Amino acid sequence: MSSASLDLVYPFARLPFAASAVIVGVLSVLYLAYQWALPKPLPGIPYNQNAVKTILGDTAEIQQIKKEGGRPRAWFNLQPVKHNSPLVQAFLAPLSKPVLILSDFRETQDILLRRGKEFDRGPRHVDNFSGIVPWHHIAMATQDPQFKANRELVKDLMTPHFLNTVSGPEIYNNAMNFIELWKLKAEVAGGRLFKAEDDLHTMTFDIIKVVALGEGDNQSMTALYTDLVRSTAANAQDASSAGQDEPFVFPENKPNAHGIQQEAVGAAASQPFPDLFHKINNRKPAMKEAYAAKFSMLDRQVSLGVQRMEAGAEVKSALDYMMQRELASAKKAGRAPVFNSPSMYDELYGYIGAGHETSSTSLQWGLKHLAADQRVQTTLRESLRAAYPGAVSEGRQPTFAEIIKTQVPYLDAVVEEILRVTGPVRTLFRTATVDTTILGHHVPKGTQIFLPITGPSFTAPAFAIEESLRSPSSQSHKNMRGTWDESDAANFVPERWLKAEGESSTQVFDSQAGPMLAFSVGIRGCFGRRLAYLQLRILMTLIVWNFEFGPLPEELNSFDAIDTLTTKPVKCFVRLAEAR
Ligand code: HEM
Repeated sequence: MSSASLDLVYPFARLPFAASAVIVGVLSVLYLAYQWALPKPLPGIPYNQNAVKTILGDTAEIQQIKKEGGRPRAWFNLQPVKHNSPLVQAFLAPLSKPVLILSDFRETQDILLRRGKEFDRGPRHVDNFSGIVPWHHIAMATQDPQFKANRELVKDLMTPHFLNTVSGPEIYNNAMNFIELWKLKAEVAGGRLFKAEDDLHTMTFDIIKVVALGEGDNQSMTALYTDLVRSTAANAQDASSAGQDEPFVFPENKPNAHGIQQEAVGAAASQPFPDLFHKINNRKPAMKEAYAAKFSMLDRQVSLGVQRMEAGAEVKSALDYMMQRELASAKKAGRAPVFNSPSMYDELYGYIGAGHETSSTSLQWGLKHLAADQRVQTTLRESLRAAYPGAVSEGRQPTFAEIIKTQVPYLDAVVEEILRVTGPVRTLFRTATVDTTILGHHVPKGTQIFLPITGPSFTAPAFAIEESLRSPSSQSHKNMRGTWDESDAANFVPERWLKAEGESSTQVFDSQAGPMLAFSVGIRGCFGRRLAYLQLRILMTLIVWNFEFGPLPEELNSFDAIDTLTTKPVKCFVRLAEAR
């Protein structure tokens, strides 16, 4: 062998023995460290083979999706389909344990509802929220004693009394402001379509803010914006100057200062280290401004609340009720009440944040479904007309009192179907708090579990699962909900939620007709579920009562989604005509 080829084959051959030994030693340690740092799959659970060849695991692929403008959250929900398995694993951060993705209605419901001792909110989920609202109960594990204390503070806000006397009337009043805005827009746009997202977003913000904080110095942003549209209407472009499929452009409404914090929670969700993300993001000037806006709004509103309380005014906002709760707790504990505590602030702020975007997004999806499915829209309007004969004969709107006491099964079915097919939240998160088992696989304590609530067993046929692999509690609660023909589970069919009442031909709404977890279930299920339903019922009633939603051109009718805090439509346009 020539001296040159000897160098090539044995690069250390010419080095002194000790130096070679050190280099070989260092390389071996590096190699072992690299091997140690590679993702370690849990036995028997499918995963992407390429992910275990790099310490980045699946993050490289997820970052690439982000770079290309795709949806990392959709990636998680697609993995079970890709591996044709209800349980898969993924590797989301260097040196971290695998996370599991479970795509099965029955096991998911079982974990949420009956396995609370084994699964809780985990650090990743807590970190998503605690960077923004660390003192809101959404950012706390169930075992955290502060969780109980915070829930005590907000205890009254979903009672029938609060919903019917505070939330409901405000939803109704704000809906009427909104109807006025859209009647004006329908007239100015003359049958052309226009962008709906910002109007829905503003109206739902008006609602949740006034319910949370009371009238104080709150102004309806929708009413202010209506004045702007009216004042510019005379100079607006002539609607007939362009084709009917050309969107009509109205003046922009001012975005509220708080949206950026909701977006930050959404952005953290797909970061390898949400906690670190928030630490860096919170230093940005725009975030600092948003925090300043939050504190100045809450300082002012809490001091107005204290003034109201001292003046013996009627208790009529979430803030007022929470102050009464704090007063009672302080009295019981023999201490002075604290109305500007971090819990009071973050519970109020989180109530506004959680209640705002979820409602706005659900409405946007709802109006898209109605435009795309004219049959459903017409059936819904006919059902409403039949339910409120007095309003029809007197040519008026159904009143709030009528809406809350009248059952309209088709309306409930439409709302349920919107949330089933296009809910604003598509994945839930839990962490194993003990060593346990899912579908026969060992799951070590600390493992995070992602629980998609669309896809197989929800909006696509379920994976076949041997009954003996299910948890004992799942096996003993086999038929808790009905089933339907899985081959059309992806389609928007409100009728699947209706059933005949006894022997009669009367149709009633059956909330247990089939698999659906849009609000989740169990102790950590959606706190605002009742408010959300009330809101959707009132708003859908009044909107569909007043407007027909014309069909949209193909390119604006797509159901493509983007992820912010919620999963919302990329495009939401409407073509309005006054309903006859
Ligand atoms: C259509 C509207 C809504 C949908 C689909 C929805 C859905 C959800 C979902 C899926 C969760 C996660 C539950 C879990 O992890 O198990 C959640 C949690 C939560 N939601 Fe909603 N939500 C809606 C509206 C609201 C409203 C109006 C409020 C309050 C004003 C609200 C407040 C909350 C809170 C505070 C939590 C955290 C509960 C906890 O950590 O214990 N939501 N919601």
